[in-house]
Amino acid sequence: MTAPASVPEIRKGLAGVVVDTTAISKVNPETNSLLYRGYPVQQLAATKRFEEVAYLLWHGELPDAAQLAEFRAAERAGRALQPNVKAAIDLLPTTAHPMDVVRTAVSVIGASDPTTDDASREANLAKSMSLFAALPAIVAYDQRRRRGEDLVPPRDDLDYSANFLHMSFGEVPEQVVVDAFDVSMILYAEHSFNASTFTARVITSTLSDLYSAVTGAIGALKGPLHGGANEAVMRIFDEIGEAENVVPWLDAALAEKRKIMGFGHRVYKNGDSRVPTMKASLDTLIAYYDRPDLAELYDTLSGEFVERKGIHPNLDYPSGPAYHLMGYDTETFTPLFVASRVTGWTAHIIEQAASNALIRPLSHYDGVDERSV
Ligand SMILES: CC(=O)SCCNC(=O)CCNC(=O)[C@H](O)C(C)(C)COP(=O)(O)OP(=O)(O)OC[C@H]1O[C@@H](n2cnc3c(N)ncnc32)[C@H](O)[C@@H]1OP(=O)(O)O
Ligand SMILES: O=C([O-])CC(=O)C(=O)O
Repeated sequence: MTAPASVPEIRKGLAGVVVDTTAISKVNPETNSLLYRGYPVQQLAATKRFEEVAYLLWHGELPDAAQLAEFRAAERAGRALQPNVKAAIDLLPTTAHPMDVVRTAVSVIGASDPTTDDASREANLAKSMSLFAALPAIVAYDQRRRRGEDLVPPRDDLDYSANFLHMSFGEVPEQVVVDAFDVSMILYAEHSFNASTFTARVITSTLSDLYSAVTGAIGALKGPLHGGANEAVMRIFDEIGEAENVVPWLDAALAEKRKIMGFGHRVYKNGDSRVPTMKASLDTLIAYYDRPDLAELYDTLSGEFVERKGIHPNLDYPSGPAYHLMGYDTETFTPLFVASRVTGWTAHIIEQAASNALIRPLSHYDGVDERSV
């Protein structure tokens, strides 16, 4: 008789496992802080625009005036929806989830780029810019075609967020809405080794290309335990209807052991560092659109859930209703997250490529013992 093999320590879901270093962002659950390249994200959201944050994530420093002007010009030059990408989107049924459409569009861009397999830093920065610039058109056009509306061409006189809203709705909303949108883009941009970023790093570690890594990351973000939660929050709000239904709805949901989307986090256990900033933007939108009923539903659900379970809201909880108020369809929320997070993903792809080791963990076999056929 052979002695049973000892079982090594297994960290399901890699919980608590440190797999590499990164200089891009620091998530600190003890101090409830999030730094992008050393800067607190709250300060960036209060004083910078999303283009400056994208530059910071890729280059490590904030841009000076000339660098920002050059960066903005490059972004504007890549805004138009390319005919082959539009044609590919038009082939997809409107029953497809918008995340599937965005994933396919990125894949088409990759397949059409003659430099796809050039993994130099310069080539990867150029590809990152082309995705950053193209994603607003992809996300906006897909929502419009579902509504039976035509493509809206970009406007060169507008910054990133104002142009994104213009391409989505055919008009530029009041500055208060543009600002809330820009804050959401900054807050969603980067969060260390989350599941989608780790996916991008795994794909990069095989020496695959940037577009493949981003395509895989989009697939990982789609799930409701990750980015898909902003959409799921709005579906929960629709299910509950109004604040007075929260208690019976929550009683039933908890009895059924349902996960309440928009709450909980693998790293933060005492609240997500980004929530107060996004909640402040949501509050300005609630005042602007005169929707105190939504504020009441938001506060009642979070108050009840935190009191009963001690589990706090994550960024998807305030951003879901914020995108709803801006006029986005619920299924478009996670593609908006993609348009922002592409900056963090590509920063990690470039970092991984510069200091690569194939990512290949081990597993402990617990299947049938060796036997003869
Ligand atoms: C931008 C982002 O991606 S932020 C995350 C967005 N995702 C969501 O909002 C989905 C809802 N939340 C969750 O599913 C989880 O909190 C996760 C996946 C985000 C983090 O999960 P983990 O760190 O793996 O914690 P885990 O899921 O093991 O939860 C620990 C306990 O809290 C419970 N719990 C955690 N979150 C929730 C929730 N939202 N609703 C109900 N119970 C929850 C779990 O059921 C578990 O209870 P148990 O110990 O009795 O089994
Ligand atoms: O860090 C995580 O696990 C999820 C998250 O909040 C993010 O990706 O923004």
